[in-house]
Amino acid sequence: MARKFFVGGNWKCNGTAEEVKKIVNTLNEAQVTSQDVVEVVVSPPYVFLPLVKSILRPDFHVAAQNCWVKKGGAFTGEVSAEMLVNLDIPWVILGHSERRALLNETNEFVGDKVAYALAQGLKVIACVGETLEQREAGSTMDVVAAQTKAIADRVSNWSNVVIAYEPVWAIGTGKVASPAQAQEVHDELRKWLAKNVSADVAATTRIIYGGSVNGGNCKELGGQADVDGFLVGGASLKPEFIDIIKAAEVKKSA
Ligand SMILES: O=C(CO)COP(=O)(O)O
Repeated sequence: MARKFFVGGNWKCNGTAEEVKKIVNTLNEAQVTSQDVVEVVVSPPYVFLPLVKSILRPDFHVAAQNCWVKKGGAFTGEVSAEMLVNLDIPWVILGHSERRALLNETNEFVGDKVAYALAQGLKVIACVGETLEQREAGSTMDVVAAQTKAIADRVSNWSNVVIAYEPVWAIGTGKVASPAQAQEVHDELRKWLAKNVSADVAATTRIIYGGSVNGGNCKELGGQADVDGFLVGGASLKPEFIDIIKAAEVKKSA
C-alpha cells in the first residue's frame, strides 16, 4: 500500500483570531493537489481549534498540539484526549521537541500519551529527533530509536500513527537537514520498525520530516524515497505552505 503524502502545519503558540482567520482564508482559496495524493492537517493553538475547524475547507483537517496523558480530571491547564474527540478534532501532535525540552516530557511520558490518545480514537503525529549535541556525538539513531521504542512498547496498532522526524537543530533555525541527512534517518527508522515492530508497519507508516522546511527546499526533501511528507512550523503560517503541500506532486510523478 502506497503511503499517502502528509503535510502538517504546526502553528505552535502563534496568532490572533484575526491572523488565524487570514491564514485559513488563504488555505481555503488555494488550488491544491487532490486529497487522493496528499493529506493536509493544520494545528492551531487549542483556543483557536473550534474556530479553525468551523471555517477550514473540508478536505483539510485539524490537529491539537498536545493532550493530557490520561483521562481528564483534576489536572489544571490540561486538555484531555476525550475533549478532542468530543469536539471532533481528529489529530494530535505528541512529543514535540519543544515540549520534550522545555516541559521535560520524557520518552516514557510521550509513549504513554501516544497510547492513550490512540485508544481514545485520535490519530497521532508522534515527534522524534536528536539535538545537535547528540548528532555530533554520533548518537542520532540511538536517540531516535529510544524515542520510537517508548512508543512501540505501548502501541500495537500503528495505522493511526504518523512519525515526524524533526532534528532539534533544524527546528526554527533555518538550518534544514540535507535531503541525504533526512533520508538516512528515515531509512534507518523504517528499518528499525521492520526489525522491532513488523515489516508491514515499516512499509505503511508515514515518516515525515520537520525542521526549517520551506517552499524552496520541500521538493528535494519530499523526493527522497522515505520522506513521506512534512511537519512545517514557521512556513505553515505563510502562503508558501501551499507550495509545500504541492510538493506531494513529486511523489505522484515518481
Ligand atoms: O517544529 C517544527 C514543526 O513541528 C518545525 O518548525 P520550523 O519549520 O519552524 O523549523
